[in-house]
Amino acid sequence: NRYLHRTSHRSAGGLHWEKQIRSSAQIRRKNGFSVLVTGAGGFVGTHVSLALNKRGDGVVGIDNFNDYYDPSLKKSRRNILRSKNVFIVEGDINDQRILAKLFEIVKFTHVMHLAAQAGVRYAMENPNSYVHSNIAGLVTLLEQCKSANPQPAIVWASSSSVYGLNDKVPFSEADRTDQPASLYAATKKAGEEITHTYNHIYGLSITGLRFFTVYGPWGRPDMAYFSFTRNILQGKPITVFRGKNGMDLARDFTYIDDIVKGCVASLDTASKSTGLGGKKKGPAPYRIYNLGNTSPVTVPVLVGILEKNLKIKAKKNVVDMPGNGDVPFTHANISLAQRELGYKPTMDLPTGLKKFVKWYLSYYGYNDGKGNSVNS
Ligand SMILES: NC(=O)c1ccc[n+]([C@@H]2O[C@H](COP(=O)([O-])OP(=O)(O)OC[C@H]3O[C@@H](n4cnc5c(N)ncnc54)[C@H](O)[C@@H]3O)[C@@H](O)[C@H]2O)c1
Ligand SMILES: O=C(O)[C@H]1O[C@H](OP(=O)(O)OP(=O)(O)OC[C@H]2O[C@@H](n3ccc(=O)[nH]c3=O)[C@H](O)[C@@H]2O)[C@H](O)[C@@H](O)[C@@H]1O
Repeated sequence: NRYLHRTSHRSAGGLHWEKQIRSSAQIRRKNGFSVLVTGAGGFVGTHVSLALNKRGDGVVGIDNFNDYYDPSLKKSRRNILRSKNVFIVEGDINDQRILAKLFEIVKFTHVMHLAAQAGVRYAMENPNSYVHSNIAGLVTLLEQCKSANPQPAIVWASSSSVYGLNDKVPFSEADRTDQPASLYAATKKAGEEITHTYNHIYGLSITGLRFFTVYGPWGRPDMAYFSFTRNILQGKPITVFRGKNGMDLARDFTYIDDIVKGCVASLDTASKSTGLGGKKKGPAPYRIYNLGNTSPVTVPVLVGILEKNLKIKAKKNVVDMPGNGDVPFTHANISLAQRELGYKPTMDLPTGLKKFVKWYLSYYGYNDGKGNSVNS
C-alpha cells in the first residue's frame, strides 16, 4: 500500500516493548501526569516529550517512523529521548491492538496527539496518507481514549491551514474555516469536527491547537526554511513561490520553544478542567487555540536571513505559486491563547533561524560545497 509509506515498525505480535515500558522511568510520574505522545519521533513531538520529561511528567511515545522524510533524523531524535529514558513504541496509531496494550500498561492522564501526515503540497502526490493518519488514525486513537478508564484529556495539533481562503487578518479562532485550500487542511478541519463529536458524545476533554508554520532545531526537512538551508549550502537553486500580482508569500513563522510552551500550558489547563486522572469537575472542555507568532515574514525575507547566517548567496528561481494548496499568507491572532493559556511567544525569526542554522551545521557538519566549512 503506497499511501502507508514504508515504516520500520515491527509487528505488534510480541508487543516486545511491554517490559521496557513497565520498567522504565516514564510511568513513574512525579506530578501525577502520564502523557502518551503520538508522533514522538517527529519534530514537535520530540521537543514536547523532552519538555514534559524534564519537568517530571511520565512520557511514553508512539511513532511509526515512516519515510515521508528521512527516518534517520527521526531515529536520531529517538536516541535523544532514549538517553532521557523516554521510550517510543514503534507502531501506527491505526493499530488498535498496540493502543489498547499501551493503555493497559499505563493509566494515561493525557494524550498529546501530534502524529499526522504533515505538509501542505505533498497532499496532491499522496492524498491517502492524509486520510490514513489524520482521519482514520485520529478516530482509532479517540476510540481508545473514549473507552479508557480513566479517560485522558486530549491535546492535538490542528493547523493554521484550516483558515484556507479566509482573508480576514489576523486569523481568529472565530473566523470561518470552511474553505480549505488543500486536502491536508481539509483533514485537519475534519479532525476538529471529529474531535467535537467525541467531546459531545463521550465527554472527552479536547484541545485543538492551530500551529502556525513551526521552525527550529531538529525541524522537518520538507519545510522551506530547512530545504532552503540544505540547498544553499550545497550550491543548489531554491524555488521561491510568488503570489498573485507578484505579491510575496508570507508566513507567521513560530519558533518551536514557543509552540512547546503552548502545548504544555494546554495540557495543564485541560487537566484542571477534568481533574487529575480524568475525574471530571464539570463538563469536559472543547477548546481551539491559535499558536502563532503574530508577525508574518515574507519568504524572500526568510531567504535573506538564511543567506546572512550561512554567508552564502542563494540561487533563487522565483516562480508563480502553483495551484498546489498553498495560501498566500498566514497571520495569527493569539489573544485567546494569551488569555486562557498564558501563551506569549518570545522568539523573533532572525534569532530563531540563527539557532536552527547552528543546529543544522552541527548535525550535518556541512561545508559550502567548495570544501570550505561554514560557520554561523
Ligand atoms: N511543523 C509545523 O509547521 C506544523 C504546523 C501546523 C501543524 N502541524 C502539525 O503538528 C503535528 C506535528 O508536526 P511535525 O512538524 O512535528 O511533523 P513530523 O512529521 O515531524 O511529526 C509527525 C510524526 O508522526 C509520525 N506519524 C505519522 N503518521 C503516523 C501514524 N499513522 N502512526 C504513528 N505515527 C505516525 C511520523 O513518523 C512523524 O514522526 C502534526 O499533526 C502536524 O500536522 C505542524
Ligand atoms: O502552519 C501550518 O499549518 C503549516 O505550516 C507548514 O506549512 P507551510 O506554511 O506551507 O510551510 P513551508 O512548507 O515551510 O512553506 C513556507 C512558505 O515557503 C513557500 N515555499 C515552500 C517551498 C518552496 O520550495 N518554496 C517556497 O517558496 C511556501 O509557499 C510558503 O509560503 C507545515 O509544513 C504544515 O505541516 C503546517 O500545517
